[in-house]
Amino acid sequence: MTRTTRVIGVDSSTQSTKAVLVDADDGTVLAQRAAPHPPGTAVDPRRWLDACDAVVGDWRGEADAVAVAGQQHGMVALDADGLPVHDALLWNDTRSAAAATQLVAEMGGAQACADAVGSVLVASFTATKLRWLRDHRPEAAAAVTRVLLPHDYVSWHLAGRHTEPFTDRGDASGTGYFDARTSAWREDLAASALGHDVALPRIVADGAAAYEDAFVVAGGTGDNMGAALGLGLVPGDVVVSIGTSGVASAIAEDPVADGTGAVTGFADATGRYLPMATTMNAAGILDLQARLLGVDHSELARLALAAPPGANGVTLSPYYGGERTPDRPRATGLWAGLRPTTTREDLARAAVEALLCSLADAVDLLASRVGGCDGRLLLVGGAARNPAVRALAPAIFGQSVHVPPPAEYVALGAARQAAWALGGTEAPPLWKPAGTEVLDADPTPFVREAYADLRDRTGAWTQPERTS
Ligand SMILES: Nc1ncnc2c1ncn2[C@@H]1O[C@H](COP(=O)(O)OP(=O)(O)O)[C@@H](O)[C@H]1O
Ligand SMILES: O=C(CO)[C@@H](O)[C@H](O)COP(=O)(O)O
Repeated sequence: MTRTTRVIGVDSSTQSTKAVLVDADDGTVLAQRAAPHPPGTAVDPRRWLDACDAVVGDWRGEADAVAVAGQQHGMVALDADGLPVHDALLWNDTRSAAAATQLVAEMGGAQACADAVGSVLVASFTATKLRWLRDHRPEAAAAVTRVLLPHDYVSWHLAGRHTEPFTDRGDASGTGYFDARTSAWREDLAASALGHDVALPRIVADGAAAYEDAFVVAGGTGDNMGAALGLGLVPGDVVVSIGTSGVASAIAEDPVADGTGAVTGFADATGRYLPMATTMNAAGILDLQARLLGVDHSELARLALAAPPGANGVTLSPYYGGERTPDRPRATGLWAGLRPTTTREDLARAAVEALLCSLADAVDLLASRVGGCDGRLLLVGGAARNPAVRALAPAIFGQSVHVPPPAEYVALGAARQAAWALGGTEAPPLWKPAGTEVLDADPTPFVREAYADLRDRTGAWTQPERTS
């Protein structure tokens, strides 16, 4: 008996690699696996290959194609032998904040930068990490012959390195040296960031195979572009993802070049655009809160739901690891409103409210720059599993929230791209999008007002002086 056609989708994200084995005909997930990544914001990228091998393993013999969606922006700098010259610096590593300011100035200012590469550079962008390497690790910088993104590096490994490294328009649009409107590298900008010419991966057309023997390797994409494919996102929808990063994103037909830097004008994996507002502190806010209170996530939720809206006046500015929305790369977390009567319940509540308020800010920024964000608001990502997050989300966003069943949507989107490359069709296969549970609650605008008050009062204090 012949087996059904199967594809593998890999999500190589910040904290772990997750993979799904999927029926290519209808998108049914047949099996799912995960392997952790090392912690930290600078990581030996070879550990991602180990994690990928651990999850893909024997599935390779059972499937016909694979695609990888990876955490965006990370710098994988390789020497002439294809070995890393330095740990990969991840999207949430803020050491290159001064380099970002420098590069934006060299490009003629914020609007000129957004016009050239779709976004105003902040420390997350690959170009700024190359500049940091040039200035702080000159010997390593001199040895770099090629720079890849995390998904490119893992995909190249899955192709056995039998082909030139490759990437796609979606992930390339987060480097700071790619013009998504023309789908062309700006090699000049990469060279100017690093201090010398550097090889960049070839761009694989959306839905095309990047390498093919008995097994097809698709071009892959960034994790947020993968989520859009996995969710079957349509124009009008806004997705809020609560993983290591917090992301509000939407499909757009036209490019966005926001000179304020609030919204990044990325490309998607289907020839369109995926403008996005991103926070650096998301699920980690709750991870830290659970650790500080000595509880697990379900007890954290129980505590949070036992306190009233507004947490009896306790507010948190949750920019623990520096922040990008708002742009405060050296910020730390700040608590306000603590009283002798403050309880563990209040602290848990304030953490969940701060997480959701930071994401509501991101949604507002996105909607103010991208027209037509009037469809569903979808909630996904690891921390969307938390009962308190789900209960409070509609109250803080002030609208209905659509929650698809917990699933690895980034990996599923990668699998959909793999099936697309395998089928050779013009558009991705039409897999039935997941149904959603619709959550409603009475709005609590005063919670956002208290959050905004703390955010705005502390901006000048936490904002570092910038050197240009
Ligand atoms: N029930 C839960 N409540 C709160 N946080 C959760 C829960 N389940 C998972 N998480 C958090 O979600 C995060 C992982 O989410 P994920 O979307 O896989 O992240 P990433 O893709 O960035 O690696 C971790 O920080 C984890 O602790
Ligand atoms: O930097 C961004 C988007 O610009 C992040 O969204 C990264 O792509 C990491 O994603 P997760 O690991 O949090 O999914």
